[in-house]
Amino acid sequence: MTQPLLTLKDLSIAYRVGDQDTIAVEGASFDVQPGSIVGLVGESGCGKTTLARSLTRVLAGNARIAGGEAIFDGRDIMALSERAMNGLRWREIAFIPQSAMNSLDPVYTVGTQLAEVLIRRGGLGRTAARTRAEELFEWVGIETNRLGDYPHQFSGGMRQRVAIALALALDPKLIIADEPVTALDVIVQRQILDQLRELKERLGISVILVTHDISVVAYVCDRVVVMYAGRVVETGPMAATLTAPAHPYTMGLRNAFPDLASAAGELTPIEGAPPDLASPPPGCRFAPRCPFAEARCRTDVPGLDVYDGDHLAACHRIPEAETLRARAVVSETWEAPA
Ligand SMILES: Nc1ncnc2c1ncn2[C@@H]1O[C@H](COP(=O)(O)OP(=O)(O)OP(=O)(O)O)[C@@H](O)[C@H]1O
Repeated sequence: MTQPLLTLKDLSIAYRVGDQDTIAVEGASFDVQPGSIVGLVGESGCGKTTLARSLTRVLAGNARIAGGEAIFDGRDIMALSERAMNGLRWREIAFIPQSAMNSLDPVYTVGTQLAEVLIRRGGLGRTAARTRAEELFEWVGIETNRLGDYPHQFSGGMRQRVAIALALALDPKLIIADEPVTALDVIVQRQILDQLRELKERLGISVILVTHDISVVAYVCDRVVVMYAGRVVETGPMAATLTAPAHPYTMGLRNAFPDLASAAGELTPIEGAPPDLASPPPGCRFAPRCPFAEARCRTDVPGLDVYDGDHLAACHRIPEAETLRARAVVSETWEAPA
């Protein structure tokens, strides 16, 4: 097996609110292999954005790394000085935000903004920057004569392509994309995801794709990390994890989303909402919404255990996963949690 590009070990991130700490990410561990797309999935508030942002160390003022490591190419991102981290941003790890408008300045042409990154951060001369900007536009499928246009002259999908070109500018090894297609319609979503996959294959970059939508993961990811209430509850190869999930939360997520590539079937929501992280329930945090919860689930925290090879899940009932899966596809199962 090749050396992972990124290894998270027991990473925890806390927010200070008043005199209390809220642990938004607790003990997260997973690997990102070179040239792979890893989907980080879960409902709103599960800690995906906090985890993703911690990898560029752009966190809110009241956030702190409460423990653990993130080893990227031999260095612990969490222990780097601000200066060393600055050297890493764009050049080695780049970020694509949910709305391209957050990374594009409305008052400059997109060509000027690309040149700015290439010249100021990449050290290129003006002519080399122009050539590189044209190459980047070709990579993301935009006519090079549009380098002179302003962000508002592009459609939402095209703007997101510009944001991808910007992220690729300095040839990073890892791109972190936070809900990059959420605001777009399904056809444009597919085009952008196809683009990401093609760039991964052509350039060998790795992508951490943050999404609440499991159909986006199914469409484009090689591996999946499922988060619930700040914890990783399941992780594994995409196809195995989504066709044979071992955690009831993943089973529920799968029921709740239409397939990006085909017509929607019957959708079953997971009743209730994730817990307030300021006072999470004891034991398994999913237990209050889980149709399969038993007494031990409400008291003992399940560890992330092997289900099958490198497919892991944090559920006390892993040995019964196959039976639970059969029950989970029946929508009545989700109507009356245990
Ligand atoms: N600056 C902050 N101060 C305090 N708590 C915060 C702060 N930012 C986020 N949180 C809390 O941390 C938890 C995780 O939030 P986060 O945004 O990482 O989740 P998420 O899964 O990415 O959700 P979303 O998809 O809505 O962004 C939530 O409970 C949120 O309320």
